[in-house]
Amino acid sequence: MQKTLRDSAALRWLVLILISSLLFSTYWFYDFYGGIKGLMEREMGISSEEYGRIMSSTTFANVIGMIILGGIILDRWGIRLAGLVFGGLSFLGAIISAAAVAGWFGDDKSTMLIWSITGRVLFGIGMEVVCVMVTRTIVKWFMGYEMALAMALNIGFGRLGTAMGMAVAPDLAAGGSISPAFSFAAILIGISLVFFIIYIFFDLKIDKQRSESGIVTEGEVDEEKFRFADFRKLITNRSFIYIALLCMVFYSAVFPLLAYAPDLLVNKYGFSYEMGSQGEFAMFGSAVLGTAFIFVLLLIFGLSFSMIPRSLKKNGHKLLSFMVISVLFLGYVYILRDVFSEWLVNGPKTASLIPMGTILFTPIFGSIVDKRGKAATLMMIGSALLVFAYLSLSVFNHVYLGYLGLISLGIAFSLVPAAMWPAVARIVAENRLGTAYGTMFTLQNWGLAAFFWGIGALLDFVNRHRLSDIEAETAAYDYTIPVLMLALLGVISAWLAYKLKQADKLQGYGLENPGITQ
Ligand SMILES: N[C@@H](Cc1c[nH]cn1)C(=O)NCC(=O)O
Repeated sequence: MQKTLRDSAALRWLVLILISSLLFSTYWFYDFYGGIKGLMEREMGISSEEYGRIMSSTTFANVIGMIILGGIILDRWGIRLAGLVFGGLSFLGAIISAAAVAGWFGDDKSTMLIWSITGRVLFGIGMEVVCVMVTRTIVKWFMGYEMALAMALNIGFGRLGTAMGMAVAPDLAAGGSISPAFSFAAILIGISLVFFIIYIFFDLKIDKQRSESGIVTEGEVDEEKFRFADFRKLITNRSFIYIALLCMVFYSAVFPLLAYAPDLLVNKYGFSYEMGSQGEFAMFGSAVLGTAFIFVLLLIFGLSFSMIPRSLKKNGHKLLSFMVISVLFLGYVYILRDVFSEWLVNGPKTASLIPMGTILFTPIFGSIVDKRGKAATLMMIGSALLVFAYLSLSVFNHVYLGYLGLISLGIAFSLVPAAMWPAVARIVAENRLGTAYGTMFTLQNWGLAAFFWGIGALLDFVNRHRLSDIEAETAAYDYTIPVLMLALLGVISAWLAYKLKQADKLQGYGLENPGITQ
């Protein structure tokens, strides 16, 4: 068979970087608000409920089926046109939001609020369809190659965007205005659209090669098109119902919390929005140097280990590797203790470590699911960890329990997606995956709409007697009840994961068996 562009590994990975940049920038825009919630409230004069309304508005068009409609349009128009239109829509939404907070439409509170919401609604439609489009593009280039790894790395780009957005936004707004943080995030989407335009040339070329060699092109793959009969079949499948509900409830407990986590740390534990005296640039430099140093040490360790004769390393090598990596990690923490000590009292920077950690742990858990199975059980464990995380962050008041809660949240946020997304591929036939993901993202947006807004509204309600003191910065928000409400979502998630396990036993998809992504 004639070779095409996708047969070159270098080109495949280049394509992944080009299209994943859209995920990086859109996740950045989706989540950077969390890092400047307090600043937004002060500058725009909005309440927590109004902040929640802005965040929730990202989902407004999606709750009434925009993602499914976007998926149908993607089927009809193909990756190139749909990518440009929906990527362009997310860019337009981001520009409108940036213009709104810069006061272009007017600097009174209600004008800023209305235009911020309008921007987020448009951004939200574009972003979710872009996610479906990027997944479809990965399948096009990586099917039969490193598809699971490519998907994990792709999500990793998104999480990096979330982490950096949350961590860097307060620095961008450090001059006393939130506007630069918005403009920067919008420009990032513009840059990633340029990368997407570069990708279009590869897409045109591969389609030409495929049609010349008799392979059907994307627009001709009729079985991949959305059909209502498939949709009906999907929503009457018990295992799919449980996993889709789990997706809605689990993500409702996680994504909205990210939008409030920095503020929670600032209000509950007295963390700060500003960096300490050491200077951010110096700290960033030492973090980068320290990371490079640890990579060099790992490389030296790897090289010297490969020189040890086989017979010697046969038995003890796992233990030895574990010990060496642990020592290196502790050394890293020791070297960077100043950086950590400054970061771990800064709300946005500490909260950003949650998505940052998932970049490493999601692929690790993914490969455990591949090798050992137990996907439904791992989803139950991940959901139970959520309950622990939110109890630690609500009813207890010790900062170390708070850190432990954040770590548990990070593990849950890695464990459940790593087990959930490949499990969908087990339950649903490959050519119906687009419909399945579109349906799950729509349900997910229902939950997000309720909880992005609900946390803010509840926060204002339970703190209603001291809102003026909070505004005057003489009192702090009490987050106990809103976070406890999320712990309840963790309990429901664990129950849904258990029901999924039972349904799978009946229907025989083998979610508990290894090789789930094959
Ligand atoms: N709906 C998508 C994209 C997204 C990210 N934040 C809000 N929506 C999704 O949930 N992707 C899976 C993931 O784990 O990021």
